[in-house]
Amino acid sequence: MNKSYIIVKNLVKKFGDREILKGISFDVKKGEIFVLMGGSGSGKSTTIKHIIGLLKPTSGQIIIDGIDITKLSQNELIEFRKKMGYLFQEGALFDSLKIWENVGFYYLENTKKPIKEIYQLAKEKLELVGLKGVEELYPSQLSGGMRKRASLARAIATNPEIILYDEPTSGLDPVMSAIIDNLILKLRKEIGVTSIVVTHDLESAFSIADRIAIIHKGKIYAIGTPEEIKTNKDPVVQQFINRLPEGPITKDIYSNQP
Ligand SMILES: Nc1ncnc2c1ncn2[C@@H]1O[C@H](COP(=O)(O)OP(=O)(O)OP(=O)(O)O)[C@@H](O)[C@H]1O
Repeated sequence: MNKSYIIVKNLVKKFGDREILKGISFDVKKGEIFVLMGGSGSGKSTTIKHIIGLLKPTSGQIIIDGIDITKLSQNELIEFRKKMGYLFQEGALFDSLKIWENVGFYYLENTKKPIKEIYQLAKEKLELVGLKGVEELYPSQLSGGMRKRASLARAIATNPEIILYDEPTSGLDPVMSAIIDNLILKLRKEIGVTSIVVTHDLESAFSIADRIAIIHKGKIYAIGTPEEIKTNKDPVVQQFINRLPEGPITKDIYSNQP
């Protein structure tokens, strides 16, 4: 697990004249579970949207498996994105499609694979995330935790080498959160997936991360193993991991309100 597989170099992003990312740099090794934390609005989702190529940086580079994806054309990017699965914050399943159609969506839309094969593939991915017998149901018929797992099945449908998770345990009870954490670990163990996880869930972060990075004031403020982060004496890090309502993070958030 030594090779840098994803390299984010000096990533700067402005929305209008608000500079949200001010030179974010980090790298993720192949097979690593890298957790990105930070206060509300600190730019975590914005960072991972750059990694999947949904946003173009104001400046900086995103190098994945040796390729700077910020330089790819739209078509090249679509092709490249097959390597990546993205678990959206709200799951983002299509309400009007059955669960198996949601999971097999990529193949239904972009390939001529026979329906029977797509159904079988969807069934296998659903089983991998612990869902059985839900193929014919609609998203509204599942619980929140089941929907998250179905979204995860969709994210892994194309056998991605990288999965980006945006708050995978938000809104879930502690048991379901632990199930999702186990799935993230299982996908790494069984298919060697490289993972970047954005989360506010400290328990989850400390149980799954190889390394944790904290974004603050538009930069990577601290980075290290869970143990290194826990023992970091810096006031920003301490406020974060001890969930203190007052401290430098809160001050920064309020001073950044438009
Ligand atoms: N498309 C956009 N246009 C303008 N501003 C945006 C856009 N996307 C994000 N922002 C702003 O960028 C900042 C960072 O947003 P982002 O969603 O990345 O934060 P986050 O760290 O993921 O927050 P949270 O933990 O609350 O989800 C916010 O102030 C947000 O309003």
